[in-house]
Amino acid sequence: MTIQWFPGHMTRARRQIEEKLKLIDVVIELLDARIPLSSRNPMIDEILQNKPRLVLLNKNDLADPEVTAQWVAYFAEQGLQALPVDAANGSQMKEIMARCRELMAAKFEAQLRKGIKPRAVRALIVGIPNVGKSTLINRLAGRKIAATGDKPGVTKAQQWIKVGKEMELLDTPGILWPKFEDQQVGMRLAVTGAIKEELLHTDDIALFAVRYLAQHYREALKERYAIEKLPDDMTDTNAVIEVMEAIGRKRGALMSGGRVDLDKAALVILRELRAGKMGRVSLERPDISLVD
Ligand SMILES: Nc1nc2c(ncn2[C@@H]2O[C@H](COP(=O)(O)OP(=O)(O)OP(=O)(O)O)[C@@H](O)[C@H]2O)c(=O)[nH]1
Repeated sequence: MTIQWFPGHMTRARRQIEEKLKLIDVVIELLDARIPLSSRNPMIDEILQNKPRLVLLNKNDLADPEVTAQWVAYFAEQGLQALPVDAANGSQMKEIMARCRELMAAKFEAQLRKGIKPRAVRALIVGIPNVGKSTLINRLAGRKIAATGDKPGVTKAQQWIKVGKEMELLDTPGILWPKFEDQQVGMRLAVTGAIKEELLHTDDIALFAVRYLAQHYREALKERYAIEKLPDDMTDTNAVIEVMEAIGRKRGALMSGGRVDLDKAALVILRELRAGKMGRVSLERPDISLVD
């Protein structure tokens, strides 16, 4: 699934999107609602220039609704409309179409005044790998167009897909690189599964996740693993490891001598978190994301 991004790839990805921008009216920027900044391309404003843009906070079914509301406000402050969606479930497709149309309303009205009948809004979806681009394209199209899952960057001739009467979508999304320049961002991307675990150590990723959960979703963590008391100070790595060991014991992640297999425990924790078993969890908050 994961593309190894090198400067050449980034330049090519950027050029491909810039070429597509010439064909379209509106960009749909797809972000992961659990980590809107970490799942964002660092050069996005520069790449998209001033194209009208709708931000979709995808996988909202897995994100904390309160935090997502804060993110919507955060983007609004920057003059961007952000809509929380669940592309896999597909219930908000009409809303997405309406928002794209709205972004073009002024232009279309001006055209109407000149007697030009507005045509369908042409849109392009962009986002980092695994954020749900293909899923969204298929949902908007109402049929299977793009291959979803672990095949990024498969190039083929692009085509317009009709989305209702008033919208057309490019069938190949723009794939952008994430922001992996700092370790916290890398960890968040790894926790959500946006980058491959092997790029970092699984136990480090789980350690990061458990520490975050203990800080922000304490009760959910205790309840999920029937932990009676969590250490107060989770900045101490040993304390986090003890919690991971307790979880490992609960889930039978043991080595032959009966000791906890931390790697296995780490995988269990990540799998359950990604599947939403810990409830709806956001791993980044607008108020603290830049310092935490
Ligand atoms: N829970 C949840 N999962 C989603 C949602 N949207 C997509 N997914 C899942 O996320 C994974 C990646 O989705 P894709 O549509 O393949 O993502 P992509 O951005 O096209 O990925 P690349 O092809 O790697 O660029 C799949 O397992 C989807 O089922 C959503 O709204 N909620």
